[in-house]
Amino acid sequence: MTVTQEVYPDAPALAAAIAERLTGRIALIQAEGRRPKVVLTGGTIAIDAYELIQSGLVDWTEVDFYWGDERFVPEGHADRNDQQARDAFLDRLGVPASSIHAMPAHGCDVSTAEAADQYAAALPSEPFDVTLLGVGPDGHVASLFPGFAQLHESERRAVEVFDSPKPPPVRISLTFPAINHSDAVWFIVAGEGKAEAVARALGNGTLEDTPARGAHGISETTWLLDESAASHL
Ligand SMILES: O=C1O[C@H](COP(=O)(O)O)[C@@H](O)[C@H](O)[C@H]1O
Repeated sequence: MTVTQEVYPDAPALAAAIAERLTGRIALIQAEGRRPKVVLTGGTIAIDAYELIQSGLVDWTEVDFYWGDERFVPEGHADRNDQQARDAFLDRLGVPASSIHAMPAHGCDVSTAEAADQYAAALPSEPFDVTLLGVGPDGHVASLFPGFAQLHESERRAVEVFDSPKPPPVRISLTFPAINHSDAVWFIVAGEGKAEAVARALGNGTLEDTPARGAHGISETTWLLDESAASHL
């Protein structure tokens, strides 16, 4: 497994690079005759990148989209990662509902834990092609936060999260067994506020203080950074 870093001058340049890289990877997979499976993240740089994605080389209607985590609020709520992705590119590119594998929402008729289990049961058995992961200033990825027990989950592929230090407090997250069942994991990180977390993730942090250390792809782990996020490396 290789771990690589790419550093771009600023957040707009990084967002453009993410959009181009994701489009290119999906085009390659489709050219091989396969249907790509992509795990989306929430977060600022992700939404900036999604807004730059254009149709063109890729048939976006033939891509399956999943999420690494979700805020457990009602369907259509502005805080939901799936709603933000729909608004940024999925609706614009005509991705059909059957390709959008959103996590359950608050208001579904099961508990948060059962909702997490339902999502896990619907995940594909083959590896994801690309998993995008934003990184919080505290080093969290998906909704796996420093010091939380979910960091050590080894059986369940999706879990409920309560008392998230970042609002909203109730979430569902993929676990490392699910995230790491990805051919490629791409961390996408912008801003000085993330620089310490990036340095710990790539340096001498621990899983407990920097959850990003627990994620890696089967054949590729890539850190896509802007200069500010890379400034403490
Ligand atoms: O709450 C979340 O935060 C992280 C990072 O977000 P950012 O705005 O600091 O970039 C994101 O990766 C995660 O998916 C999301 O639920």
